[in-house]
Amino acid sequence: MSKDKYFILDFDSTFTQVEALDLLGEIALQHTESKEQILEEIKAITNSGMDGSSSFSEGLLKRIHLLQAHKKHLQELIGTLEDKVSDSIKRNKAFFEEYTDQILIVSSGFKEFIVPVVTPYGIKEENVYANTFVFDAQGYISGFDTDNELSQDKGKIKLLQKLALQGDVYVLGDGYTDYEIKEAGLANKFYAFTENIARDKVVEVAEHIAPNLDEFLYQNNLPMTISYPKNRIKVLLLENVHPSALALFKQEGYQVETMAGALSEDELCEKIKDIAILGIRSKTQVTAKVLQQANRLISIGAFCIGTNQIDLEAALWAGITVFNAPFSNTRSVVELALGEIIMLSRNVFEKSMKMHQGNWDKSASGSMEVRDKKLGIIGYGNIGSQLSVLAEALGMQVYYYDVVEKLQLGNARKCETLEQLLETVDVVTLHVDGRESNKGFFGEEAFAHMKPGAIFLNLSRGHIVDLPALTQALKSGKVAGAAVDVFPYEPATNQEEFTNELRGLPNVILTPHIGGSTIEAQENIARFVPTRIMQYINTGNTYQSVNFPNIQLPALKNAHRLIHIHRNVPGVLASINSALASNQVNILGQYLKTNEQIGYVITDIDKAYNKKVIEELRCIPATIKFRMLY
Ligand SMILES: NC(=O)c1ccc[n+]([C@@H]2O[C@H](COP(=O)([O-])OP(=O)(O)OC[C@H]3O[C@@H](n4cnc5c(N)ncnc54)[C@H](O)[C@@H]3O)[C@@H](O)[C@H]2O)c1
Ligand SMILES: O=C(O)CC[C@@H](O)C(=O)O
Repeated sequence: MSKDKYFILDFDSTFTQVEALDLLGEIALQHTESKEQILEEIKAITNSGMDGSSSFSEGLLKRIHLLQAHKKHLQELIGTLEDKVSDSIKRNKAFFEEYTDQILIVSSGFKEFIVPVVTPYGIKEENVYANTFVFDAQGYISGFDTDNELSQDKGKIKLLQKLALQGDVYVLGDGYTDYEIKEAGLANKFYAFTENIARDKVVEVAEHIAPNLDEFLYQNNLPMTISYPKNRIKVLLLENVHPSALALFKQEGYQVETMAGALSEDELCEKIKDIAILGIRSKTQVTAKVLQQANRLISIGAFCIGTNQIDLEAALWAGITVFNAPFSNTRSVVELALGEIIMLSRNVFEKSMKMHQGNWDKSASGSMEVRDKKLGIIGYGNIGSQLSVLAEALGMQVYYYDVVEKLQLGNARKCETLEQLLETVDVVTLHVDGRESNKGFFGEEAFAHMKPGAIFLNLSRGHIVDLPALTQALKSGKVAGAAVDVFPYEPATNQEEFTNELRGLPNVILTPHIGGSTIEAQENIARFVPTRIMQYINTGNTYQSVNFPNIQLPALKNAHRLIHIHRNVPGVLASINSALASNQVNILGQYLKTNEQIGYVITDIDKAYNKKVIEELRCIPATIKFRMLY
């Protein structure tokens, strides 16, 4: 063979995520009583062979005998292996097709299952070097071809010596026997492939680590499906975001760091410098000052509904998309509000406190049913309108007030003014959003308009209510009871003390901003937000972004996708297209959407293009960010 480059890939735990013989054991032994024990034995032999601590050929024979596998089991094995091809191998078919003559599978596994799994990727059957099974008269696997050097100790070295490849040889594998090829001087580079398993003994000796195939292709300037390996993209998740988010980002290969609490502005300014994706909840303030330091930031995920903690405008000008979970915890807030309305109507918390102190205060005084009472919802958005439906189901009469026209649900009655609502209802509940202009929205004047003895709830944002005015209204008896979940200042971590003037007041339910803190909501959010962000990173789609013009375009095959974010001034689209035209780049599809501040263009171009155009697109005046996605 004579070619300038050869790529030698291991099969088990490299091309596929699993060890095929372990899997064959699972299939063949499924009806055997001692299955678990035998599988453990097989795994232990596999691992000790892989990290170089025992004789490979002896181990192979032992495993074959333990397996008790039959020819008929191979079809199921192949089907499962096809599903378990490593993610980064699956997405880089183009590399295999382009280098079809130079890619060799060198494995101590068996051709019977390797060939059908690798050939759909363009790998030639004659380039698969592996063992072959021997079957007995009943079709059971009884051994293997012992003449094949790959069944022997140092088999890969023996094979490579025989092949005598002329050119640069790259080896990718998870096992010590893969490393030995380089150690024997038969390869230029060995990459420990750690996407599926990182074996300490192998990682220690490897000069290069490939957390996935993307990284290998990137480092060696080879064709890859995505433009940049995900393992180089850093994600920072703050404020105890649910672990499912971490798992989702990791599954796509991102480098993820998590922290339990929020960070202060100064801490975040330092930490944000090399972060590409930031995940927060309601506490972390992402200010313009933070964003100035965020040189690599692509996207911010608010793992909640509210986004008032983020300077959305500054993020927009910096070309940073913001995503939230607009309705993942809606139901949780509504359920808490409903429960609190009932508890407050019955003085449950006050009576419970008394009981804890040994006082039996059995009386109906001041306790009422919620049926037929008038509930006033301020802010008839997602939460307000859902509360409206459930409160009506309990027999409450619902009134609402919103600054914009809203669909009236069920029998809810719209109030033309805030005052009209306040003067009508027995329970006032706030569900407005946290926009800056809502700061101090509910103060002395609003409390004055409420009916004497009414109940008040705030589960929206802390800065919306003037706390001294609420305290005064409670102390004077104007407000009979209150439930407050959100505060102008909230502790950054669970270790910090909560100091607030509402502490100690009777019939006041205080909760630590847990309206949306249910397992269901947090799991929903942890799926919703990473999915939106990863979709943006992978395809450029901005569907449901809080600050960006929303674009959703299907991905084209055989195309590169460019995204261009620019200040919304005349002529940018023309400049983009003139740069493409002057470099003879064929446009396959294009979409521009603007808002008042920025323009966002997705352009799909032909696979073959003049690389010079990329620099020209980056330099177009008014450009905020330019990226080639794939
Ligand atoms: N306590 C929690 O854990 C928790 C959980 C989720 C959401 N929230 C908060 O709840 C609030 C509502 O969430 P949502 O999903 O229903 O938001 P939403 O955007 O769907 O609804 C907000 C509604 O308030 C209206 N509004 C805004 N300002 C107003 C004003 N001054 N007067 C009257 N109406 C006004 C808007 O027009 C909109 O209809 C937000 O502040 C959110 O941050 C809190
Ligand atoms: O979980 C949080 O920190 C915030 C919950 C809530 O206020 C929201 O905006 O969704």
